[in-house]
Amino acid sequence: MSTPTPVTVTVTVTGAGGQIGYALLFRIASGAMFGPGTPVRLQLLEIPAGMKSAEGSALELQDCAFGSLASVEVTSDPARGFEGANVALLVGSRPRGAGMERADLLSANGAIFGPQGAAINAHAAADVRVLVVGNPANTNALIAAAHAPDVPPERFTAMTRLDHNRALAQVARTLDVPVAGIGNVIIWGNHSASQVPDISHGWVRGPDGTRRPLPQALTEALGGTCSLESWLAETFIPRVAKRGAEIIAVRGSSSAASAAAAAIDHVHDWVSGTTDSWTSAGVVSDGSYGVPRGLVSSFPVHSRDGAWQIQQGLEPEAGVRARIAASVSELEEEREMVASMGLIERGYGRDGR
Ligand SMILES: NC(=O)C1=CN([C@@H]2O[C@H](COP(=O)(O)OP(=O)(O)OC[C@H]3O[C@@H](n4cnc5c(N)ncnc54)[C@H](O)[C@@H]3O)[C@@H](O)[C@H]2O)C=CC1
Ligand SMILES: O=C([O-])CC(=O)C(=O)O
Repeated sequence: MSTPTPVTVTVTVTGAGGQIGYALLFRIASGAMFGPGTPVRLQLLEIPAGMKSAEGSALELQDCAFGSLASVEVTSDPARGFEGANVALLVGSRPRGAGMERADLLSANGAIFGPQGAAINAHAAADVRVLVVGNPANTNALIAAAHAPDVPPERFTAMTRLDHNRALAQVARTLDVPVAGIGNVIIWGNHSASQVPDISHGWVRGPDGTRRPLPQALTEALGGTCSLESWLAETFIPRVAKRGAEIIAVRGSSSAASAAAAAIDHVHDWVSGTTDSWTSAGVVSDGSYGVPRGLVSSFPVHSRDGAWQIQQGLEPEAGVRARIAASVSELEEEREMVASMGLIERGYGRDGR
């Protein structure tokens, strides 16, 4: 009996010539996203100013001689760039500089995502899955979905996995345990300073494999030095929510390798499924947890059979609920803003589509 030939996955990366692109392409090509046995066809979409940089990456990709890289094409034509895409990573857009909030990028970046949504609608594969990385990611995903009427809206997602990973890392450091032993933390809301990192349903796995609730483990680890409530409000939440700004201040430019790693994690889990812990992703709200339908908001999600499902049945504490409401109001304001800029139809998303 012969072994079946693995199906090649076509991945489009926009902004491939930028910082995140440079950290992302080599990991996708090496098999980190779909496994080393799955051949990948890379389609790099850039604007003319970024073409040389993307072409240089394409040359380097050849030189890596990755066994799972089937081909690389560089183009500035969205129709070619999205042709047959099974996965589209919308990275291309301007990053913020020091002192800016992500919403400040709406006028600079919002206009990119309508035409790209339309090109995905016209040219991508029927099973396309879209991850928007470019900021403000949630509202850009909403704009792209609004221009792709033939693609189910749940295939458009926004990246909050970096925030989720940051939350895992901060908790693991505080408890002095490996990150892999922490599960069920949550990022709710917008990928902005208003996001809501929430540990109240989380667990930490001990050396004997048993799980302890994170609030209990953290309270013990903090000892008498401070209460869990003040650690959450004064240290953990601001650290995670403002980590992007901290990286910009220290590094001089916005997160790149960690953003690429989060994009790999997001698509890997979307395609391959989640196991014992949920993760966080910006997905189109179905009204869960009081988030108005149609907004792209971060939720605790599982992936089953290639689709994200919002974890149901949690009862966020009053303080967490109030923070979620504030972050969701910000998303509503962003939706209003892009409607007034003519980037989506007013009312889009309020009743599904
Ligand atoms: N969601 C998240 O967690 C994160 C999001 N980001 C966002 O990712 C975006 C990209 O960041 P970097 O790679 O650092 O920026 P960068 O400036 O290094 O690269 C952006 C690239 O996009 C290209 N580009 C611009 N418009 C394009 C278009 N219409 N089509 C195709 N390509 C286009 C540019 O030529 C450039 O090569 C920014 O908006 C940044 O804020 C960054 C980190 C984390
Ligand atoms: O903060 C930024 O502008 C880049 C970003 O989204 C992040 O690092 O989370």
